This record gives sequence, structure tokens and C-alpha cells, in this order.
Amino acid sequence: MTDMMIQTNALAYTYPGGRVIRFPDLACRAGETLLITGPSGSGKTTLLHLLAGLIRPNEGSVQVAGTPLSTLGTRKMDIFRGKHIGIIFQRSHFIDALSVSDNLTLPLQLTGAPVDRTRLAAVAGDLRIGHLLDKLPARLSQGEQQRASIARAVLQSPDVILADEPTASLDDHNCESVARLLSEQAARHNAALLIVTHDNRLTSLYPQHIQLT
Ligand SMILES: Nc1ncnc2c1ncn2[C@@H]1O[C@H](COP(=O)(O)OP(=O)(O)OP(=O)(O)O)[C@@H](O)[C@H]1O
Repeated sequence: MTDMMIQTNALAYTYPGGRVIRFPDLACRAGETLLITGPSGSGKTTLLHLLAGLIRPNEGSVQVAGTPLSTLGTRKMDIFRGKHIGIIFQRSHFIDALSVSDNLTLPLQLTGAPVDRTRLAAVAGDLRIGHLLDKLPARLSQGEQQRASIARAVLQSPDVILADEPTASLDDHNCESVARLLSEQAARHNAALLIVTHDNRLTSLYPQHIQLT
């Protein structure tokens, strides 16, 4: 039994008509945070999508909680992602017409997993959005939306939390608070936390760091 939650081996990806993007190997254990930085266009978002199994590599492999993602077909990948991987996208992608609560539980409902209302309330309380669950997402401040994105990502107690530029649009105070909330949530769920960022404020907070070129 290993506590290695995610690792990659010789990953490469090519967009149609594009150059081959090669990624350094990475590994992250339960309870650890790994920062992935690199200049614009270096492939940070692409790497995050590979780690989440949203796109498939042309070469190399990704293993999450002991499972090589290449062994999962599309439907199984969706179910696996719902159970094991929490994603905080750069933009929240909330559905405007649904309440915050329905937005948070939508990923569970799509994969047929039961919704645990007690857990939803606990996670929302943790992230200080408990009083906002019945509101529409557009009524939330940016900081509140960011916390709601984190709540959505951790609702299933994932093994791996992937965050794409979670602090880019936040002021210093909110940046630190979101970083703290992410770390707290990762620790609480004993998850590996991977943050893709070009936010220099984060590099001083997290010692483990991989740079794309
Ligand atoms: N859908 C796509 N089709 C073709 N090329 C793409 C596509 N998405 C990204 N690319 C190219 O792949 C490379 C990596 O893009 P990616 O978005 O992963 O970089 P990034 O490091 O996240 O950049 P940024 O910091 O600007 O968000 C870039 O050269 C980009 O132009």
C-alpha cells in the first residue's frame, strides 16, 4: 500500500497541427502539495487536463490512486474522476440557472452517486458558504465563487485535488485565504494537492515545485 496519489511517466501531448509538448515526471503523495509553474503557453492547463483524464496523452502514462488512467474507457473515466479527482478550474463554470447547492452536487448526480446532504452542509460550512447554498452563483462575490468551486471539488473526498490558477484573480488577502483553504481541505481529505499557477505569491508558500518550460 503506497500513499502515492498521483504520478506520471514520460507524458507527451500534441494538439492537432501543434508541436509535441513533453512534461517532466511528477509525483505527489497524500497530504503533499505540488506547485506546477511555467510561462504562458508552456502547457500547464494541458498537463492538468491530462492528470484529470479529460484528455489522453499521446505518449506516457498517468496513475491516480494506483490506477493507470489508460485502463479506463470514457464512461469509467468519468466515474473514476467523480470519485477520486476534484478539479478547481480557472473559471468556475457554474450553471447560472441552478442554485449553488445544485451546482455543487451536479457532478455527483451526473455519475449516479448519492448526494449526502449532511456532508454537503459540513463542507459548505467549512468553506463559509453554508448561508449561500440556495442562491444563484451569479449572486456570489468572486471570493465566494472560488470557495464554492473548492467545495464542489472536495465534496467527494477526492484522493487528488487539481487546481488551475486558483488565485489568479484574487487580491493578496483572498489569495492567502484560498491557498490556506485548499491546503486545509487537502489535509482533511488526506489528498494530494496539485496547483497549476503563474502566481508568484504561491511559490513562497509551497516548497515543492515543478517548472514547465
Ligand atoms: N485546443 C488547443 N488546440 C491547439 N493548441 C492548443 C490548444 N490548447 C492549447 N494549445 C497550445 O498548447 C500549448 C500549451 O497550452 P496551455 O493552455 O496548456 O498553456 P498554459 O501554460 O496553461 O498557458 P497559460 O498560462 O497562458 O494559460 C500552447 O502553445 C497553446 O497554444
